Amino acid sequence: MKTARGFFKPLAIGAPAPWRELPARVERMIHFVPPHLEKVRAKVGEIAPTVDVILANLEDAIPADAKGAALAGTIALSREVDFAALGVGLWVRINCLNSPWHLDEVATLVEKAGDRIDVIMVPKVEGPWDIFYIDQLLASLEAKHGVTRPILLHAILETAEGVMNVEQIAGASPRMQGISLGPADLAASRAMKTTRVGGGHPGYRVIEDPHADGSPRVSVQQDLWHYTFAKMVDACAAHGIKPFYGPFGAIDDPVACEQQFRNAFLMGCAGAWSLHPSQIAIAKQVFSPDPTEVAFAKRILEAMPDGSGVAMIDGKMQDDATWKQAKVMVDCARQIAAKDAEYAALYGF
Ligand SMILES: CCC(=O)SCCNC(=O)CCNC(=O)[C@H](O)C(C)(C)COP(=O)(O)OP(=O)(O)OC[C@H]1O[C@@H](n2cnc3c(N)ncnc32)[C@H](O)[C@@H]1OP(=O)(O)O
Ligand SMILES: O=CC(=O)O
Ligand SMILES: [Mg+2]
Repeated sequence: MKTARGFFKPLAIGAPAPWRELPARVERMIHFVPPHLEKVRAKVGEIAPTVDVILANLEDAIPADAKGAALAGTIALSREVDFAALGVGLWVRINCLNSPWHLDEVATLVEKAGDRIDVIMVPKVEGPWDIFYIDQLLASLEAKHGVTRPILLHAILETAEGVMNVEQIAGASPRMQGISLGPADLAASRAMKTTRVGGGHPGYRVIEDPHADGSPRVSVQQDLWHYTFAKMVDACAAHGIKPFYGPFGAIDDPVACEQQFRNAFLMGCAGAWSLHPSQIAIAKQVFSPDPTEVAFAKRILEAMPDGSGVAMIDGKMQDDATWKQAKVMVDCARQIAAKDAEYAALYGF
């Protein structure tokens, strides 16, 4: 265990000092781009102003023989689009740490684009040791290449061992920006008998007892992910980092996608992945608080200016705890409004 002071010391001579607070960024959707496909890459300049984060994906979904092209495409992308000027984050998902690719990827990314990449997403993180390793590697490379702003780390929670260790993963380094649930790999790791990328399953349900008259029994679908999700959200919140829902693979089912994203939003998530352009607007709408809720939250703050005491608004009791909830909602809306003129108007900021 590191000492409190040691936690914030650079891990290499000449490396930038670790972040003490996460930079305040709106990250409602992490839009995945396959960077080896020139046709898709060419459209990123057009898509970027509509998203909060563009992620160049090097891992799963990129064929083994295209890993080099994806890395080269990522570097090209970092030069072709001025993400910082657009207020859009540039993230990269590297290959997992036991793959033959991750070392060259991290070395090349820091050397050629270290001052333009905001976050490296690390897949299949099993425990804090994976974060210690990549933290040290990044510090050494940042020092070597004169990178002045530490690259943040985002872990995907997608193995049973990772779920077991999620609390230590969340607190493993000041570089930790957040964690995403990876339901597809997690399903495989747990030997779940599914063939889906996230979402529910019609077979996972509760059913009421038989009726004496033999009439049909009510049966309701349950959430396969609730336990893992809640565990991840609490680990992230306790460590002051951000939880995210990951991929929703049924591109042809926007209704279920919206529901999955909404559950994540209500549970405390900052955003989710968009795999297809059609999922961008869904994530944007869901992860921007509802203007009616924001208006109600503003009324709570106004009714209790110092955040203490008790008040009644429209028949609902308000006290310090609802004031804090209202503050979360209004702060989130204010942050989004500062970036997004459409929402600034909706929220009246
Ligand atoms: C399972 C766990 C995980 O690891 S999930 C993360 C890994 N998977 C990914 O990153 C997948 C990213 N998405 C994609 O590759 C594509 O969206 C997939 C799912 C293959 C569908 O592509 P496609 O069949 O071309 O869709 P489409 O014909 O409806 O596309 C319409 C136009 O949009 C484009 N498009 C598609 N996806 C993206 C994207 N992610 N970013 C930017 N543009 C995208 C298509 O190229 C197509 O463009 P055009 O109209 O032909 O000019
Ligand atoms: O990488 C994401 C997943 O669901 O697996
Ligand atoms: Mg995965």
